[in-house]
Amino acid sequence: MSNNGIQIPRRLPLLLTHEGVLLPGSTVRISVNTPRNMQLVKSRLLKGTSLKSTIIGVIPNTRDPDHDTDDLSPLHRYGHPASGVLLVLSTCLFTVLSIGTAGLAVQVVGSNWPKPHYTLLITGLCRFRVTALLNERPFPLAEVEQLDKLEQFSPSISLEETERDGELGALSQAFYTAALQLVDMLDMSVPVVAKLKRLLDSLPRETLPDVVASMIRSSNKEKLQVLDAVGLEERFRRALPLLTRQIEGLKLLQKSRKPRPDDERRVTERTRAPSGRQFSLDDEAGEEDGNDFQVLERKVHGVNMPEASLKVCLKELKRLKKMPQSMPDYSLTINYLDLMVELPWDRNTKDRLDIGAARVLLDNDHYAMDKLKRRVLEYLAVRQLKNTLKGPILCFVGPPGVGKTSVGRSIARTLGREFHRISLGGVCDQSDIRGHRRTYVGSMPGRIINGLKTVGVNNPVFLLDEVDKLGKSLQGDPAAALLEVLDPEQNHSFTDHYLNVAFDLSQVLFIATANSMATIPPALLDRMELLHVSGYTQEEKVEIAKRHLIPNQLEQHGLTSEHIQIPEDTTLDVIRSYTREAGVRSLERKIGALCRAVAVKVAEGQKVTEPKHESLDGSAQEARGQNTAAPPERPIVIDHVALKDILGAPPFEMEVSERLTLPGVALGLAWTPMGGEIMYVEASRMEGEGQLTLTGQLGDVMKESAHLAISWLRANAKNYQLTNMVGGPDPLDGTDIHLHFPAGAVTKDGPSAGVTIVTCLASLFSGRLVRSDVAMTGEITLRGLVLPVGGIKDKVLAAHRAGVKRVILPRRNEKDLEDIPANVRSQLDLVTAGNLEEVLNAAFDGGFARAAKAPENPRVTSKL
Ligand SMILES: Nc1ncnc2c1ncn2[C@@H]1O[C@H](COP(=O)(O)OP(=O)(O)OP(=O)(O)O)[C@@H](O)[C@H]1O
Repeated sequence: MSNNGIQIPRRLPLLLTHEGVLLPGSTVRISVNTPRNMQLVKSRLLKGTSLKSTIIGVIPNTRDPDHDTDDLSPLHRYGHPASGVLLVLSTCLFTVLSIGTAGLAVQVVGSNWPKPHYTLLITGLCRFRVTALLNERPFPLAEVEQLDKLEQFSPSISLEETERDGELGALSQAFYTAALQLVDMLDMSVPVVAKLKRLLDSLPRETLPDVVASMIRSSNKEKLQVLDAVGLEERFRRALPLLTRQIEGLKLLQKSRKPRPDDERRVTERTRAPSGRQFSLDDEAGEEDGNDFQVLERKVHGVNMPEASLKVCLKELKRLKKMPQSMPDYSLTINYLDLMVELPWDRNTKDRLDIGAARVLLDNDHYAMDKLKRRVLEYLAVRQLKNTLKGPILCFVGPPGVGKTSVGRSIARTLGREFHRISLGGVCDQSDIRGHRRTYVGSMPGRIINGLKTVGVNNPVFLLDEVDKLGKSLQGDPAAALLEVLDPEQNHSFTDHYLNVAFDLSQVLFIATANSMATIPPALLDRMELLHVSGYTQEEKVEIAKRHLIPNQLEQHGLTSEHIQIPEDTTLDVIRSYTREAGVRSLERKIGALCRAVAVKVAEGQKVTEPKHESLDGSAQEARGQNTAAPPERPIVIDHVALKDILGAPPFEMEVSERLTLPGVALGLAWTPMGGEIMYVEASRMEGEGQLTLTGQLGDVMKESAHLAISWLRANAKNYQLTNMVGGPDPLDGTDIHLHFPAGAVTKDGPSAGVTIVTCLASLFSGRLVRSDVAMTGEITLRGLVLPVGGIKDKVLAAHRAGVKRVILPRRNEKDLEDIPANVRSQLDLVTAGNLEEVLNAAFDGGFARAAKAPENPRVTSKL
């Protein structure tokens, strides 16, 4: 490379860098982050348009005085003239002549994240000496003298000079020969080596010391010595030993290693790095990050990953080797490789497949849930017989707090596998599942890969919690990403965007949970086997509390049964009056509240009795004085009074019958993702023009049910002797009707309130009271038929919880009654109805319709 024709400006802005030494003829990447250097880049390189404005002076190994409070670097102590610049800048006196390299900024790359930062690519042109410092701020500006004279670089002159000066000629010849020898030892197929060989042939010999010293392994101090050598002879003298040492080192390396085909290439590739990091030809000890590389490299080779992944890792390792540390990509690549070596490509746990033990474990962990446990055992049994079972993915659907998540955990324990829960509620970005591409800032792998990294084995149990609450957004549909994860035919080559190589998920056991299947995307639903878990009966809840919740809570609060006792009827009281839920979560919380209250008492008692080491006897009480609390008698039994003291007044005491004291009120049953619920329907009428007003946040289907109900009643008004307010035959004549569904803030929809609306309106128009202990559900048709509805078990359990005695259900739902626990069935009068007449007969005391005149058994079916 010749700078023939380029005369550097007399005034040069100075870039002070400690990132390496720029020698004429070499190219270095320098990161810019000190204030002075930033200023220089902004006002000279980014604004200037002429070629001259891109020439700057690079003074090596000098730190920004603003930030430099350390001792001078060793180089300064060795007395390198560059120290003069430091002195100059801090004292504003210019006394020392410093040598630097004038360089051409060929590229400026900037980023603002995480903080403003530039990287310069600078090609060294020639040496200069600072003759006067003109400015210190905003960046140093100096008057300079060009040292490498232009004519010195002309090949013809250099030839003459070589001939003239025998010693210089000999030196340059020796240097040239050594450089050739070095190139011969390297792999010519590597582009940088080929380029070096070309340069050796084409460059004037005078430039060789600089060019070669910048490419071979040499410390900054050695490079500075070459830079300081203004005289050509001196420069050859200083550079030659470096070159010889390099050759010797390479020889030694080749001898000491088993010859491997990629050896030379690997070694050589480091020479390619034209950056501030100055990689060397010798890759043995001594380099700052050498160890990191080697550790990472060893790890990559040590992990038994598929060939494709290994290839990617090796490629990334290569990239890393030639990357300057200051590049943002550097740490990203390190993170990526770290993840790759940490992933459990071949680590797994051995399955414990013992159905007997599994049954015991599942029974011990969970009370009831027989259907679910049976299916899980079947699943495990098949797995025992055929280890490579593909699918199905089990999905537990049911109200909150019924133990779906904890069954998942039990399955993992039964199998002896690791357990990992991935909560999908509210996830609306598909990169949450699949990760971000590495090109994005802040990219990371998705939850599946992260989960695998966390558990450290490739066959864990993954619980995909709340699949029904997946969202959708502009960032894509996470459900679509899950399709691939859950499909046994595809998931052996699941590709996370961040990883960008396939990972085999076929050994992972996926279990999903959901509160409602209505909102699970259909394609996802298709891949899963649904197992419904409905709410518990009161008796089951009492058992669960006794066997699991109370012991768990006692343990969590540091109590034992010596401290507290919660009798069964108290538990029942809590269930009836303090909770209204399908699951047992708030029951667990209430028991927790009881435990906390007792813990306070126990702790108080302990504190007082501690000094005397006596607990409950009378003498201790005397010794405590008057202000201290009396120690609790143990165990503290939580009776009804204590319960009220601790939990306050029961929130659910209102009896159903209290609400049904006026005509025009009926009790319906609704299904929500939280389980079954009772639902009141209220109606009133007033003078008007036959308008129907509906309130209570109703959906379209429910509004239509209301219209159906009114039409049917109007059509049958004569049969049932329904009248308007003044006794006319059309109930709507001169009358406005208002139907309201309390809990007005909750949106309601669905056809199953049809029968309830009819009953409520029949009560309003007839002026008769609906039985106070009856609840109902069923869809209606215009002709008065009652159609089946869903969620029967949950609805019946809700009615039972609310103290209802009779439940009216569609006849075609009879088959669902089998699911209802026997004790609930025996306590309820379950009436099935095929048409509305049967419903009304069952809902009113003494029957409805013509039966008002001649009372019949309400359950006798109509002849209609
Ligand atoms: N049959 C049961 N036997 C013993 N404990 C139970 C049973 N059912 C629920 N539990 C307990 O109830 C608590 C709540 O259960 P869990 O968190 O598994 O509910 P969930 O159905 O997953 O709810 P969500 O849908 O809100 O996630 C847990 O502490 C669990 O141990």
